[in-house]
Amino acid sequence: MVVQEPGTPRELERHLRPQDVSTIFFDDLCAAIGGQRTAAGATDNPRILGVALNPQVVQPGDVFLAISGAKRHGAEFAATAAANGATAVITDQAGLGHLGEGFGLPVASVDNVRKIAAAAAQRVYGTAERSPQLLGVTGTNGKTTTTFMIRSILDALGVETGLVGTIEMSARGQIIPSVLTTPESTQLHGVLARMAEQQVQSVAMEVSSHSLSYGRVDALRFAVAGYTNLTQDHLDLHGSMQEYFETKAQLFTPAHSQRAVVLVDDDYGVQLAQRALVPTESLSLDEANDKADWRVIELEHFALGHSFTLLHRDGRSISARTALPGMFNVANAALAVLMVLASGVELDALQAALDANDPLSVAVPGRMQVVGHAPVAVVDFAHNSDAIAKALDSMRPGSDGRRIIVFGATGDRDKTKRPDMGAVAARHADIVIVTDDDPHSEDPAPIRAQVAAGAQQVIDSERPKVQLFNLAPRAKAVEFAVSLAAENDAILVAGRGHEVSQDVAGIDVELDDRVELANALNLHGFVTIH
Ligand SMILES: CC(=O)N[C@H]1[C@@H](OP(=O)(O)OP(=O)(O)OC[C@H]2O[C@@H](n3ccc(=O)[nH]c3=O)[C@H](O)[C@@H]2O)O[C@H](CO)[C@@H](O)[C@@H]1O[C@H](C)C(=O)N[C@@H](C)C(=O)N[C@H](CCC(=O)O)C(=O)O
Ligand SMILES: Nc1ncnc2c1ncn2[C@@H]1O[C@H](COP(=O)(O)OP(=O)(O)OP(=O)(O)O)[C@@H](O)[C@H]1O
Repeated sequence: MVVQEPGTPRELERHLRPQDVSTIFFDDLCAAIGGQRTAAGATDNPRILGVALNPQVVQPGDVFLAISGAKRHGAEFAATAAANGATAVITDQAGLGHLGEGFGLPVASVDNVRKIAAAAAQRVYGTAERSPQLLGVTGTNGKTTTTFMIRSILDALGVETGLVGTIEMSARGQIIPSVLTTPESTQLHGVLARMAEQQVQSVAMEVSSHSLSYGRVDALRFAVAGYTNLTQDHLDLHGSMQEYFETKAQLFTPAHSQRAVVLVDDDYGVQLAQRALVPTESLSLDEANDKADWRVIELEHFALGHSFTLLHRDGRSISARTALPGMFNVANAALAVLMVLASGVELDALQAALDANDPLSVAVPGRMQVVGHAPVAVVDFAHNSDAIAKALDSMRPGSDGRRIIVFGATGDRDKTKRPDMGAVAARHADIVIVTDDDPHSEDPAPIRAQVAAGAQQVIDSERPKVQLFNLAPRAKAVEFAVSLAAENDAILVAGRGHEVSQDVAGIDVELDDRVELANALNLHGFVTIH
């Protein structure tokens, strides 16, 4: 597998561009997206080779889309875009004010730059004519895991695959580091055109709620959209759960998808399946749910995970297994299987690939990643209440063993979830060690205090035996957890998963939970898995 070395954002951007770009001139692009040339800029009509929203990643020949952001206006940085080789700018009224009279590049204006970004990129990169088939997964938790499973099944079927998500992007095994879960629309259209050039046939993609809010997946149509679940997160962006749900529901409309598979084990899933405007199959893990099209039956433990059968109300069935721990990974695996089936793969071929290759046992970095067995020591990405509860429940200590959790909450993000995360940890663990996650620009001590307060409330009212600690830095908290552990205990280090650095006041501090946990286990004489 070729791994693309991380570089500057501008160097990385080159890997998100196709080799061949159709010939389009600025005036034609403006006509296509409803842009008005303005007298403020130069009058020439350059050929456009690429599209960028971020001035720092502009490549020579790009049109720079200067958006009005929540904090700044992109047009404030037009000089950077020009220095990087932009040949034209599209912006809005406010942006024209920033550019001023006599700006040296051709300029066009539109009402809302974000709203035309995807259409402009589609036009320049030709993705209406060339794009792999897209399978998109949305939901609060499980997107990364489910997309890894989809890619793994498709690989087992001999399909040339791509992936777009939090951990990485990939095209036929070549990995491109990813910055966002779902990239900007300009980058998405670029990388999909590149994947098409590389003969990628199908792409499994995570569709975050941010991406739907910001129009990042506009001008894309998923062959299959999948829904995992909806629980509290990202209320800093969406304001309320209903708004969060409405944002996710956009994916299940004909503008964005052709058909869908929806897990109906939460109320939002039930609502979504009822109101989806595309042909939708529902899926439930509840064997008794006779309203669901597909149900999980014959569930049995297999290694750390489960084997199970998917049964359709019409009698069709598929048997599958995943070694990944937890019932939530049965949900992810079942969704992945049904999304691949809905994409047009024959059931017999799918069953043969599942039987021969065990694709649903694919390792997903930092997702329930087992670092030691005695004590059970796991690094996981759970960073909201539902995921913490489910991850803790899936941990199996030995008899009389305790569940120990080390986790924190991020700064600058949904503050309302902090006490809930603490409360859930105190309900599902025996020892709770609150530490730092990414503080970003916030002082970490008050964040820890807010999480710990939620845990303390549960201890006072429901679970007096739970031990609570507030300890930083994170590496010390991990070591402390191991120092408390016996061989029959289970330690969960949650929240950071695959991440290898912590953002502390804008500085990346090197930190990998998997390394810290392994070091601590070794230090205390326990065996680790290599
Ligand atoms: C909250 C959020 O999503 N913000 C996005 C939003 O930022 P914004 O509206 O605040 O923009 P801004 O910072 O005011 O900047 C406006 C313009 O000026 C430019 N600028 C701004 C400042 C500067 O110093 N230099 C500069 O060039 C920016 O590139 C941009 O073009 O628009 C920007 C441009 O489109 C995005 O880059 C930015 O994503 C930021 C980087 C981000 O971290 N987003 C995260 C939260 C996100 O999207 N996460 C989801 C997954 C969430 C999850 O499931 O956990 C994802 O899909 O990755
Ligand atoms: N189906 C699920 N239901 C609830 N929790 C889950 C599910 N799948 C995974 N999790 C938990 O959520 C964490 C994140 O999983 P994953 O990375 O697959 O989801 P995600 O939706 O991509 O998350 P994010 O958007 O935050 O990157 C896992 O580490 C696990 O603890």
